[in-house]
Amino acid sequence: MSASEAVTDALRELHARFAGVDEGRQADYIPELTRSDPDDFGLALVSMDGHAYSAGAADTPFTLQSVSKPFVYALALAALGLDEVSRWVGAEPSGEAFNAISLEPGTGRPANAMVNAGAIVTTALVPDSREEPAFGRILSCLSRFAGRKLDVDEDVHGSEAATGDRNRALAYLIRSTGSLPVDPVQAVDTYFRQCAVRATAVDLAVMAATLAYGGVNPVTGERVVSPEVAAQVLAVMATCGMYDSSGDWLLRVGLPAKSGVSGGLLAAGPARFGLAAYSPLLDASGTSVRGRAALGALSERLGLHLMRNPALPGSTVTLVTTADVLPSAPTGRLARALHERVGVVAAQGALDFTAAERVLYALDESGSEDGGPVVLDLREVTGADSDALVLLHAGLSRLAREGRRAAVVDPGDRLGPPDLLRERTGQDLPRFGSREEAAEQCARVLAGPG
Ligand SMILES: NC(=O)CC[C@H](N)C(=O)O
Repeated sequence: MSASEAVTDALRELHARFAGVDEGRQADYIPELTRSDPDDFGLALVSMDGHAYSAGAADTPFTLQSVSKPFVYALALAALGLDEVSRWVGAEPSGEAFNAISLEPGTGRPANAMVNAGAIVTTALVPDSREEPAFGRILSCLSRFAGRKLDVDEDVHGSEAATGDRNRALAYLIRSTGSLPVDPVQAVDTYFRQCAVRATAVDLAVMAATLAYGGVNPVTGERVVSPEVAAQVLAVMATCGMYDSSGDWLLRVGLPAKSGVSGGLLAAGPARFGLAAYSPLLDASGTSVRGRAALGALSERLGLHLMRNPALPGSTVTLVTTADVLPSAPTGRLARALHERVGVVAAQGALDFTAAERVLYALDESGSEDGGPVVLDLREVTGADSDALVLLHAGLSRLAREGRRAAVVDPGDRLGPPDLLRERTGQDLPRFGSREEAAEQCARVLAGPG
């Protein structure tokens, strides 16, 4: 027993709540998929620290099917870049079923990489050579996302290959418009193989967590794709990942997600969690019924809806205090100057652009009305990203130009090394080790000699 078992308990609770739902049906157009157990139901959650939690049949293998699509899209984006990939496949929600003929009028370009038409094209874009065949690249990419070596369910692959005329027809249609750069039969076969790659709900949660963590697998620590590619994939999952129910899903659940007809479903809470479910009974749009219900409830419970107040106040706090909180306030003229005219702004946590804006606003608000000196205390700051630094430097440089004295308490060099700071702010900002020392020095300047 341990404290974090409480997370597992939360998953178990959701599992118990939805295990009895028996609506929906297994996909049978790929005959082999009907061999899955309709009662199987697994849930998994992986944090950005790589902690994994699960309930139910979370270690039962099933084939990825369409859950493979965003990850192969990531591979194509990493190899060719967004502009080149976008020449061949769009990024507009089709509003149609996964197997519809969703092609742009005129160009024949598939609407997006999440529907079959677009996924076949995406797969065809993966570089293919004798030394490194496309499918080898795909399998190794999927494995890196999952953090372990995945394999192919040959029976499911054979079953889809034997019955997949609709996808082959789609591929021929796309090639007839000039939007498929390779042989349709070969492209579709590689696509069927990627759909037949086997994984578990825990694997899916790790894969989702890797996208949520900016392309780094939080379990293995390996960078699988760049932060740009991870963001591009999540964006297309958010608008197109659930086919003709993408809008409703984004409205209610509020997360980028991808479903597959074998019953797998994953969702990514950016910078928070990867979530996954497995349950083979599907609704009309090909989404696991229990999976949809459980991930929806989980998103609500964890407050993951993307549009819901994403920048929570308190993750980084800045505050304006007056110098009278200082323990060792000196007396006389110095004390008065210190109490009345020196402002102190303290920031905590990790600073991004949003937090930096609050710091600058607090600097403006701090101190006396005639713009007395201000002390910026960064001792509790754990880091500042480059956008935050550029803004902070620019803000401090403006203060200096307006003739307002500022001093920083920055023993950890959160504002960058002194040289960089001088270059960016055009001045030598006085730096101190403690807030008291900084405030007292500022007060001395105000109080004048004597
Ligand atoms: N939605 C899905 O999971 C579809 C994948 C399946 N292999 C197909 O192409 O029909």
